[in-house]
Amino acid sequence: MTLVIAIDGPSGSGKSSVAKAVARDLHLAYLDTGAMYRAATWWCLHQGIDLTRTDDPEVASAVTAAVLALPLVMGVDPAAPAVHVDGIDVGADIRTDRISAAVSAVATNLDVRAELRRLQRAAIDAEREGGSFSGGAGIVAEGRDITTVVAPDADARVLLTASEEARLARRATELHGDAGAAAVEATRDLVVRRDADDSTVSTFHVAADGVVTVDSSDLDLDQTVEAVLTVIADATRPTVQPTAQPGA
Ligand SMILES: Nc1ncnc2c1ncn2[C@@H]1O[C@H](COP(=O)(O)OP(=O)(O)OP(=O)(O)O)[C@@H](O)[C@H]1O
Ligand SMILES: Nc1ccn([C@H]2C[C@H](O)[C@@H](COP(=O)(O)O)O2)c(=O)n1
Repeated sequence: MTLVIAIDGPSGSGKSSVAKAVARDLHLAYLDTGAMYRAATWWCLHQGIDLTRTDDPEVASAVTAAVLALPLVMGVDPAAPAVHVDGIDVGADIRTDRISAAVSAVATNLDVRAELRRLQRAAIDAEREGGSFSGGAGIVAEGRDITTVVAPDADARVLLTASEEARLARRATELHGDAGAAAVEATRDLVVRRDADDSTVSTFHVAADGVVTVDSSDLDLDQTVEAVLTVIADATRPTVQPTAQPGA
């Protein structure tokens, strides 16, 4: 049986860490769709496009044209999810503040979204069809619109949330080594402003019908992974059909 697992959530909710752990546990492939938007942003900047001016239709068209020609190779091994653009390993560079600050300008372009959605569905289908990393076991895909738009037919769909306070503290700890007031303030734009911009094109704060919410505010990483694995087990448990009784 092939499993497709969809996980969405806001910045810092733990999607990437949890999705990777779940994929490793279930021997599935892993698709980081946020990394695809980040790679597209890296490519636009590499092409010299000024992403502070995407309100200008000419700049927006240049972004679309660049992404339609994006030479992207996404690794789907959860133990080593590499990202290459035009043969260059951009895995580290796409995590820098330079990309985090600019990515929403690319992710809110609807033509870009259509193209990346096409690539994401192709990656999911490749795992369903058995020709790729998981040998047909399946894939965990995470992002902002996987449960609703990219794979609404997934076998299990999870919205991973956490309070803004928890998400800011996690990101501050990751980037600055502590969650004191100064570190949290330095992180606010990369979490809160980005989520506000991204929410104009995707709904990832409220679960759609059939999507199960896991609130990780008071859970550690291992507990969150366990909670998501339980949702998957519940969603994929075979339903027992009552057998007809003789003479009934
Ligand atoms: N339940 C948790 N408890 C504590 N820390 C967590 C938890 N989940 C994730 N983290 C930590 O929070 C940080 C952010 O997690 P992660 O990068 O997985 O979030 P994300 O939702 O993918 O964010 P983004 O969308 O911005 O990429 C990481 O340092 C991770 O180790
Ligand atoms: N399915 C997705 C995935 C990501 N995005 C956007 C939103 C973020 O600003 C950006 C980077 O994502 P992250 O690596 O922080 O998860 O990509 C989106 O719009 N849709």
